[in-house]
Amino acid sequence: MVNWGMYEAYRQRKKRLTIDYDGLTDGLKKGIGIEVLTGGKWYRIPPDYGEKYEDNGERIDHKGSPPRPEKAKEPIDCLVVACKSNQAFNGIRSLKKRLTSDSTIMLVQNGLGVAERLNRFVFPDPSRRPNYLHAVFSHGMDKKDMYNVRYKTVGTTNIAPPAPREITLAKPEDDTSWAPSMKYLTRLFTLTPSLVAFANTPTNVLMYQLEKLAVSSVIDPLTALNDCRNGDLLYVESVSRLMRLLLLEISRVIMAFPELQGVPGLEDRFLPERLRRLVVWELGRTRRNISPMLHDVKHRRGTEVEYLNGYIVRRGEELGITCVINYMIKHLIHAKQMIYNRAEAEAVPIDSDFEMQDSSHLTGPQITTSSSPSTTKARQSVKDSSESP
Ligand SMILES: CC(C)(CO)[C@@H](O)C(=O)[O-]
Repeated sequence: MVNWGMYEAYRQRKKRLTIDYDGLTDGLKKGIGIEVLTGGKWYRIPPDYGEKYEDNGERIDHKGSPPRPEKAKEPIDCLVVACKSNQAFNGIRSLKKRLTSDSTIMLVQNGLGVAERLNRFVFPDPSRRPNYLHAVFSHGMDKKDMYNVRYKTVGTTNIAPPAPREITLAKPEDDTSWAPSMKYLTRLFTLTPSLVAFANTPTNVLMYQLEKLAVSSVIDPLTALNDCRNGDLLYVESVSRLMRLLLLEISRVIMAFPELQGVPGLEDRFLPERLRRLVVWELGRTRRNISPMLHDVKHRRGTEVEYLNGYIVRRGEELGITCVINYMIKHLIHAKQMIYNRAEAEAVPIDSDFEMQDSSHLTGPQITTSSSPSTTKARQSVKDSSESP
């Protein structure tokens, strides 16, 4: 848990995580080991920490001093990271010392580029880098509160290591290249019936991820910029035009990925028109939803935009493809956040220590903002999602 507020909410919910299936609650009680992040360090929380009474109402006798949280230092074998991409990067960075080349991190995000960014800024030495698995989760869930979710639509979980960037000749499956922790985690998921999990090929998982990324790169920023529910984007001519332009760029970049060259059916699967149909279908299916990006902008939090449209812009640059529409959309989101946050902080824009940098040839002048202490939150929420570590 990344703060004490989350722990307190968990304690108040009697330390239970629950999933509701068709009105029936499946309760996972007791026994979950908890660590809380505080001051950049993780602390292990004793099961009866802060408790005076047992569940049956009897007073707990701690015999001497009550249990205290201790620093959690032991290495982590398997880490499943299911939060948004921008939070995933910061969370994993805070665990850097406990992750070794024997560890496996499973990344379950809609956005892409977390592993690349971790390799660049957190694990620059390839020999000491943890292993990665990517998972695409298509089960539909609704968060009722922080520790209670409602299962809405059936789906699957597809798992694979990342696809290598360079073009590789097809070779038989080489099982020995998987670290024991990768095998353990994959087995654990595939043996958990409710996850409906499969071990798939890296290329197939990448293509599922890219379809999701294309859909989210349209729906999320357009709902956040227009402050509307997903379904409100349907049947609006200007939205359709923007959608087509965004998808033309996204499709062009994906089709040029070196790791996908020669994959049968690539052109049909990522045709702009097919992506547009996917978006429209998703808009209909989720018409009542408030997208995660709109939610984040409203709550003044960092967004995933750098791992959606920003990812397309960066991959496009590497391939010599300029994505002006995606570039504009990601900066409109950053601008909206800065304007909201600055207005709230009533700060005067003079100069600052926060610079948002883009590596691209599209980069304009560096963005400089006021450095009043009250703008810390404003800076943080954009910095969360910007390119520099
Ligand atoms: C449709 C969606 C998955 C696209 O990111 C998202 O906006 C949502 O969950 O509403």
